[in-house]
Amino acid sequence: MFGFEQYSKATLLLLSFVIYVPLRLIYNVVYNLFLHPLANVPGPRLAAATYLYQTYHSLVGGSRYYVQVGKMHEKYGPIVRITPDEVSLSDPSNYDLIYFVGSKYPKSTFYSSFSAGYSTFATQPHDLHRIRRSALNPFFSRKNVLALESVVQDKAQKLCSLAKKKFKEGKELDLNHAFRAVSIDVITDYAFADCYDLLGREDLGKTFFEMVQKRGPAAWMFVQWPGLQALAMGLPKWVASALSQPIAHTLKLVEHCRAQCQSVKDAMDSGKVSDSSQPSIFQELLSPEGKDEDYVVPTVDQLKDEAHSILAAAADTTGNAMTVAAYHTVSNPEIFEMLRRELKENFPDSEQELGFVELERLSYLTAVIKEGLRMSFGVPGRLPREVPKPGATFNGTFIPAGYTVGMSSWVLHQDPTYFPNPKTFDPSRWLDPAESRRLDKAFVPFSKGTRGCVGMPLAYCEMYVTLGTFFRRFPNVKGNVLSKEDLSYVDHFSAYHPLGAEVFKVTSPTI
Ligand code: HEM
Repeated sequence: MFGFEQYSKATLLLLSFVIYVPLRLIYNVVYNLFLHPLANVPGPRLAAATYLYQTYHSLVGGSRYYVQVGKMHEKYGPIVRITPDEVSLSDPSNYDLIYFVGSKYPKSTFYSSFSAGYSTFATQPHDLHRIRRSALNPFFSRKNVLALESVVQDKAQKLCSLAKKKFKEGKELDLNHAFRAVSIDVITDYAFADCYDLLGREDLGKTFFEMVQKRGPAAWMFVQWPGLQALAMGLPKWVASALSQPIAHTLKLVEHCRAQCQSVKDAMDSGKVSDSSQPSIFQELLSPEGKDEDYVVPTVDQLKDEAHSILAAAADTTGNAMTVAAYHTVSNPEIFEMLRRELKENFPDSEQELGFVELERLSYLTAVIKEGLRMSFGVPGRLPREVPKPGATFNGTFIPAGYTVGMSSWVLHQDPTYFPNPKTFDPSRWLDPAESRRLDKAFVPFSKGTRGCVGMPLAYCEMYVTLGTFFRRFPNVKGNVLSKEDLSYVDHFSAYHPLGAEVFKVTSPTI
């Protein structure tokens, strides 16, 4: 009757598909722009129309959508639509409405894209997160970090011995890799009782850090095409390597984590774990004792996700904060002199062990560390959260329940009402206690609240002990000059200096 009889079923199916897909895409764009509940929120039309805008900026030119989001706030104000279903907020007073202890804003589905579904980090429902997080919390409490300070002291000493050897030979030390190695050596000691000893390797763990970093773009692909993740994770390694390096590196890291968890379990099963030693985090996670009554002991396959997220969380964040603090200190004679004097006055013997608690009392070192954290950003992009019922109003704009809001340290840490000349490393901005408390409102390197960084007390211990000890031992180091690009970041959730960028290296004419 319609004259379609001459076509086979397959041709008709193909024809309908070819007509349906473009029509559906056009409908989506029109809906997103004019009919969507967020249609009244300002922002670039392309970002509102399609997720491809975010994906383009996350995959092309080095994953820097967070920079783009910063520019949007400058142009459109404190609330901007950055994807069809998500807005970014820049007013620091909104931070405490979303990220606080007991917050009802769950993490958005964005977090399903990190190939670490079981991890505390990626768990979305509050109740499940509470159970998993309460198993991790005791290890990172201040009390436990103080009890295990010797692990951090040991790595700081090792870094200084390495530096001494290099300087005596007239060689330079790659401080960026050395700081990152401290962080990984500490966490692997803590977590698996199997220190990777990256400080002992000639390349200071460069290949390990490249594996972690090169997987970064895979998450952005999975955000755009969620179905791809399950498919990619099942690929044989040779197929993944042929198709996509980021996916191949993700598989490599996942495999590495599975093997690491398996070896902890094997050691427990065979009774090779010494009773006298402090149990490692993963040993404890594999044991039901002392846990929440709802805690279910994970399988090795589940636990590998926790290992993945913890290794990735610790890999560059703490190391970059120390590098930024050290780079600007060494490059600025006045800052270096203030720090040198404070350390010498408080620790007259340059060879003595510098205790974490004593170091924390030093106001100038504290200010240097805070500037290092402010300008290294940790996680530069927004931390997306789903708005709970019945919706919420930010800066006069109502966001219905179910849509996503997020805020970013990149934006807050450069808010000139809190941090004038935000691109200048200026420890003096933290020296007045009242002013420092005011600045803390926009200072969010570890985020805040129930989903804030569990590793914060350990990260602070590493930064105080490593930077304090290094600068007390080597008060005359000289460093290379880095370009703006070398000091920039790509966003693979954590911030990474671009692969191939020049790294911070130091020498010491006198030791
Ligand atoms: C300077 C160093 C660090 C910075 C700036 C930092 C930053 C952050 C931030 C901003 C978050 C919140 C992420 C979100 O809401 O999506 C976070 C969460 C987390 N961090 Fe860190 N981090 C650092 C060091 C560490 C270390 C050393 C560990 C080691 C264990 C760690 C483990 C975690 C974990 C497991 C979470 C997820 C917490 C949860 O969802 O309950 N971080 N971190």
